[in-house]
Amino acid sequence: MNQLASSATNHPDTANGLQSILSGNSFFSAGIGLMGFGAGLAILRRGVMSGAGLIKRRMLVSLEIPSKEKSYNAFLHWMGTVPKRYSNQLAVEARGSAKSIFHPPTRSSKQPTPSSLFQLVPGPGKHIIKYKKCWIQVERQRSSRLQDLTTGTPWETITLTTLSRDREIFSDMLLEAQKFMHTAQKNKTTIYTAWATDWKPFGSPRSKRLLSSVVLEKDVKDLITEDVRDFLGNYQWYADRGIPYRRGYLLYGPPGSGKTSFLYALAGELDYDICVLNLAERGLSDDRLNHLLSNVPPKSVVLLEDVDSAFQGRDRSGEVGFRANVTFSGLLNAVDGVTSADERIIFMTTNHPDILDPALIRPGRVDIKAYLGNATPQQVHDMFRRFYGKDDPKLSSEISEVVCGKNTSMASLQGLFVMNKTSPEAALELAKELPQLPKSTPFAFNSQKKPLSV
Ligand SMILES: Nc1ncnc2c1ncn2[C@@H]1O[C@H](COP(=O)(O)OP(=O)(O)OP(=O)(O)O)[C@@H](O)[C@H]1O
Repeated sequence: MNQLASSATNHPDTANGLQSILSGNSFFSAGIGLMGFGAGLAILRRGVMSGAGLIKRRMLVSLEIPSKEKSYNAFLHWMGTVPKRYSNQLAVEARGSAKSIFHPPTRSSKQPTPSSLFQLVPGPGKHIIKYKKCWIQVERQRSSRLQDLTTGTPWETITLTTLSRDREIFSDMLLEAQKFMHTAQKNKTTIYTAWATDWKPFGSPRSKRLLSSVVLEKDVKDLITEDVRDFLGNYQWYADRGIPYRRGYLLYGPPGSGKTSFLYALAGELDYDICVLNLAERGLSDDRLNHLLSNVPPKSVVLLEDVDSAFQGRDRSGEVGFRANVTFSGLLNAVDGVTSADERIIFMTTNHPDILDPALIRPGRVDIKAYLGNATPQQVHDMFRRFYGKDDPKLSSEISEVVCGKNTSMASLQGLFVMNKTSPEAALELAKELPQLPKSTPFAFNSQKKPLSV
């Protein structure tokens, strides 16, 4: 460039000629003008952008809710109910999804209506809602790269943006979304299952089961229910005495005696949820087990189903029956060790109390052992009344004589009545065809072999 410039000045005629060409060239001067204009616009745009950014930072406030947050679903569905909402991206949630807790299908509808099968929630994109006189931009973003490895769904984030002066509105919204969720789950029991080291709802929350629908020997049901209530009402008593705030129960007995149903109904009665853990689950390790039992969702009881399936005595069962990497000492520590969390209720169930290691069911790990056996005459009468809505001492005694004589399970008795909904007489005839089962009795946890032992 310098070379070019110097050669021109050495020859004055050339310089003048270049100038006259350029100044007389309208295209060139227009080009220069446009360049200047463009530069000016660019500077102006940069100025506006940085000014807007400054205003945005000073005047607006944002709140991010990642989908891994427990409140994410609640907020998303609550937002779907905000009347003043302006969305043009909606998403459909099938009713069966974990998220459809907020609008359960209406049981009364014979033919499911579209709204009872699906619901519309704000889809990915920007939405504007007006809440308590404040305008809020809600942006739902779905990650295109990262996904939740346990469910395969992409991670999402909801970003709320409003004026700085209205920042308090966020806590009001979250509180209302929380209340909305609790109302939606009011008569529901959420079943959690373990996903990696976290508990996630399995399907949508289920209707509670009435405690009265599980027909047990009266003392068993009442004692356990009252014991759990007493435990839940005495946190301070435990704290004052430095006793770990934990309670363990073992429900044992033959298959189909109501162990799982009773716990499910009891959880509903107490307005608690259930965390189900299968100790024989593939890939379960001591660390995962310890983490899971130390991080139980609030107001939940832990159910270790078929606790005998993972161990037979201290040794692991055969390769076929045992795939987890949980060691026996890992289980003992997780249930009662120094790292295990306070404020926890564990129910264990088994059909084989005889093979359980005494260390696992000693007091402090299992405080009450309850036997739920096959049908007794009292249970047959109670179940008869529940199913047929009447008392018929003669007929229910005849059924009881057959059923109890065959050591029939309560599950089979239920099946008998379900198959003969309108005719107990037919149920009696069918009962005579039931197989003869071996007699089942309470395990000798205590010398008197009582159904309940501590
Ligand atoms: N005592 C009972 N009262 C009412 N229904 C019962 C009772 N016992 C069993 N049932 C019915 O039988 C079915 C199986 O019950 P449940 O799963 O609770 O038995 P379980 O003892 O947990 O069986 P398993 O030991 O095989 O797991 C359920 O449909 C339940 O409604």
